[in-house]
Amino acid sequence: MPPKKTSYPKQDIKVLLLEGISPNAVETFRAAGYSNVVTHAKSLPEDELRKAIADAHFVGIRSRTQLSAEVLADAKRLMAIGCFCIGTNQVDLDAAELAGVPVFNAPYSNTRSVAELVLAEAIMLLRGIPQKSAQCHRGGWSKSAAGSHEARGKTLGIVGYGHIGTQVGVLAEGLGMQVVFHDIETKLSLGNARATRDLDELLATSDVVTLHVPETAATRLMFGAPQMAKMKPGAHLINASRGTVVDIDALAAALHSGHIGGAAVDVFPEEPKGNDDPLVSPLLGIDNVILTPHVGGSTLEAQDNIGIEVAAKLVRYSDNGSTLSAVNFPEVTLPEHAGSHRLLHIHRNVPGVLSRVNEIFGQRGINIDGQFLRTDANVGYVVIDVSADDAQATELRAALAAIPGTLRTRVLY
Ligand SMILES: NC(=O)C1=CN([C@@H]2O[C@H](COP(=O)(O)OP(=O)(O)OC[C@H]3O[C@@H](n4cnc5c(N)ncnc54)[C@H](O)[C@@H]3O)[C@@H](O)[C@H]2O)C=CC1
Ligand SMILES: O=C(O)CCC(=O)C(=O)O
Repeated sequence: MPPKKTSYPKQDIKVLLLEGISPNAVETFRAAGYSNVVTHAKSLPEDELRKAIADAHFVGIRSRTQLSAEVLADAKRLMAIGCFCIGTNQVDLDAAELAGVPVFNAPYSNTRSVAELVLAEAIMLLRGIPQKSAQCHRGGWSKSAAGSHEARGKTLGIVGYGHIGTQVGVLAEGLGMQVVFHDIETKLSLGNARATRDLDELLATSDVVTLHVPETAATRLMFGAPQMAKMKPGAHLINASRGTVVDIDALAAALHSGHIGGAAVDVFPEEPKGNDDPLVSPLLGIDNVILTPHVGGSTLEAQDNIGIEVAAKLVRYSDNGSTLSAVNFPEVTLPEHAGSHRLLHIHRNVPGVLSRVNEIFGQRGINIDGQFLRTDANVGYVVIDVSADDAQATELRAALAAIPGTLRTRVLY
């Protein structure tokens, strides 16, 4: 099939992919006709990011690149953002929405990878392997069963029972662990997992506590000295969620005091920008801590799938206008359009805009073949299919762009 005609030549649409996003993403763009794909293995320092994003139509990032309102203000041509990961906290989602820019992510593709790592870490911590390994590295030998336990029969407490938390629970039950969980939402228990009355009950009963909440205002520093004090003496803590969720100084203190028996930490309040930068953390050098460089979701399987998943969402938005599964934007699922032109109009959600949109077609006697509208508190997204010729479509777009409150317009084909 010949590539679909878009209003803007596909080869001129610049796709900027940062942070070593899988080559599968590049393949997906190229297969869809988007040949202008620029890749970087790392995140860019802010000044370079601002330059690189200035003429980009699509940008793909992972967890390191901060797309703040200020950075987005420089990205005048940006049509959509792809987070090639789950977390979207690194993007100012409201600023993106008010610039008419939907943000897409990959909500599932790396969840199994995180769950497997967490289960492995729970076993390692219960056996005291991190400190035994550290001693061996120093030429020591402490062959002893003291403080070393089977996972079977122990209690795993999961805070945040979502896509990752539930999989951790299922895997842990396979090992014979008891699973309890705490979530702010009512959740269906999988297997024999049991919701605790509250976080305190989970902390008081768990041998290993693992955190799987998103970064939000409510989860920021939700795990501090008071929560650690409520954990069973010698219990272990795993954090593969976000570095801001745990008070890292309080964790270091609880490890030094011995109240927490061991920890596995994959995410940090301040993470190095790239592989050449050093990790700075109060946890460095503590033997009973497993430190990993934010690799919970970094398996080839996960990254390959994420590359395809997010690139396909960006291509679909570019080709067809669909915003299904966007995290910050009214979601519109659109049929393929066989007629002549599809016009997109993104506007502030204020009264009267839709009637102004429709007036434009009525005044010109142009029949609307199909219209799709979704709004949220900030923004309205209306897609209009019309049988018009190229000149009419160009004129219609200009008329739509002149409506007060318009954030962005496009003609697809
Ligand atoms: N280390 C890594 O490489 C990775 C880290 N992540 C992090 O893991 C997080 C969780 O991922 P998913 O399980 O896929 O997300 P999810 O959205 O499926 O689940 C999160 C759960 O946390 C619950 N929750 C939210 N606030 C809470 C609170 N204050 N107390 C208790 N529960 C709360 C939610 O109701 C939801 O059930 C992501 O947001 C991301 O930040 C995700 C993938 C890879
Ligand atoms: O792999 C990454 O870059 C980030 C993984 C992560 O934290 C996420 O998916 O939210």
